[in-house]
Amino acid sequence: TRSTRPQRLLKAVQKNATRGDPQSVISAIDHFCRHSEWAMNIGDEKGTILDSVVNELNPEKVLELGTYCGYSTVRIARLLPPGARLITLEFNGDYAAIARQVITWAGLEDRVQLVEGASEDWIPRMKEHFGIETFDLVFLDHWKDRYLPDTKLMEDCGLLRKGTVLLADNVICPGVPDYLQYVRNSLSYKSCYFKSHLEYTKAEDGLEKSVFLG
Ligand SMILES: Nc1ncnc2c1ncn2CCCCCNC(=O)c1cc(-c2ccc(F)cc2)cc(O)c1O
Ligand SMILES: [Mg+2]
Repeated sequence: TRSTRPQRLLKAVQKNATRGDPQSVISAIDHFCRHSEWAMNIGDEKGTILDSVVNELNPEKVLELGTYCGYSTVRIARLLPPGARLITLEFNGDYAAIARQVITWAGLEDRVQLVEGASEDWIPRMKEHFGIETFDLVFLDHWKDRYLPDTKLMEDCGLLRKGTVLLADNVICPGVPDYLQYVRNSLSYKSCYFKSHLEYTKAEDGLEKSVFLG
């Protein structure tokens, strides 16, 4: 049977990227998505904004909601100091299997913990299962109708502290209107919009950066 797009993306990484070189993995995926097949990675333009937020924060504990093929996982993990940890949740087992291989090809498996399952099932278990008190950075890139309920769930589970940064992908396309309204109007967040483009296209999209004020 025909291969899947994530399988073809992984082949492109194994063919064109150097083992242990995260930048070559990022470049191989961007090339594949620009010249072969579009895929829903954050991409190089929004990825540069993601990089700047990670570099500014120097986070120890990062949560990513929605791994897909591991492109943003690699972007974030390559910037973390060896002691730091990135936990990434992926609902789809086929995506998770590809992402594990992409993360390993980049040589970043020691900083990344990929967990298969739904965000609403795992967020309440972060403390007892992973020994996490609070996160320094949360990257939201999963089902767009889960951004708001999962943010409220993270608040209720005490996973956010004064200064925790939420960075949300796709706030314009596909769009997350209920989440945007919440973080932009809540007195508990200081929120700002980074205008950009939908990965590998000219359509508008952007990232919303929201700092939890406690
Ligand atoms: N741990 C968990 N819990 C719950 N859901 C979970 C999960 N882990 C995964 N999922 C399920 C996420 C499925 C992928 C989410 N991302 C998207 O749906 C997405 C779509 C587009 C897009 C834009 C324009 C178009 F024309 C078409 C598609 C672009 C993007 O950058 C996107 O991130
Ligand atoms: Mg996205």
